[in-house]
Amino acid sequence: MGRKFFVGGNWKCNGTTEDVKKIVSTLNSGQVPSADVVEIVVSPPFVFIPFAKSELKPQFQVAAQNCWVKKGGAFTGEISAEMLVNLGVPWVIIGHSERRAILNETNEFVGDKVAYALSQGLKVIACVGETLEEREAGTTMQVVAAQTKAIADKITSWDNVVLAYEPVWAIGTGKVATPAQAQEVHAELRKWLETNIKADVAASTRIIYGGSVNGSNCKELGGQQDVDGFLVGGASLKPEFIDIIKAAEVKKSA
Ligand SMILES: O=C(CO)COP(=O)(O)O
Repeated sequence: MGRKFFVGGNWKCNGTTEDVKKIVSTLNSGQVPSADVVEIVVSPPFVFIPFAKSELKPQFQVAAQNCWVKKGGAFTGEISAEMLVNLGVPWVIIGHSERRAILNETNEFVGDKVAYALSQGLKVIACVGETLEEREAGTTMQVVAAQTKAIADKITSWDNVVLAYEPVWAIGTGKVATPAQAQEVHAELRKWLETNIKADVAASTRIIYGGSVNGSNCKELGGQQDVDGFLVGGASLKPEFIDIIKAAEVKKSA
């Protein structure tokens, strides 16, 4: 199938210079599977990106956690896609539920951001996911399909997109989706891509899971057929992130 396992670490708005030094040294000394088995991307806060990028071993790529929706200019407080490219940052996370919920980013705005970032040459980790109320109302698939459609409507190629399914109720709560719950939505998302985009896009696009992934639950989640990796929050700040990266081995031996 050719979907290389992908493990992202989203550090969110955490850390001091000292903390970042520690995380970097933990990652650099960790024994991780080779680059043909797993793609690893860590996402520090903007201010720590240059340090992380210069100190991390090359197998650890970096991502920004956000970028501006169009060309930079008079947009106080924003960071443009062009700046990330200029710094040699290859990836950006777009549409995280915290930005959707707290900063009111709409599906359309997220779609515009993904399109602009791609147009500048960035690779994008695009996040989708339902709230607990939406899941309980039985609308999970409608919600994630609408979020995915808003992105699909604005882009012409999925080559540089990783889709992250992050159920909001599982983020930072310790309530991880069961492997079956994750697999169900991932399979539906893949079917959505097949029906609405193209069979080869569905077959090649990585769909990763995020929400309370840790060193204990990662293997079973990663073993699911349509789970192509993870986007890890809290545990990406800890040494157990190395164990999560190692979960890539489950696919190698599958
Ligand atoms: O939001 C997440 C990654 O983007 C997941 O966060 P946690 O792993 O802390 O639940």
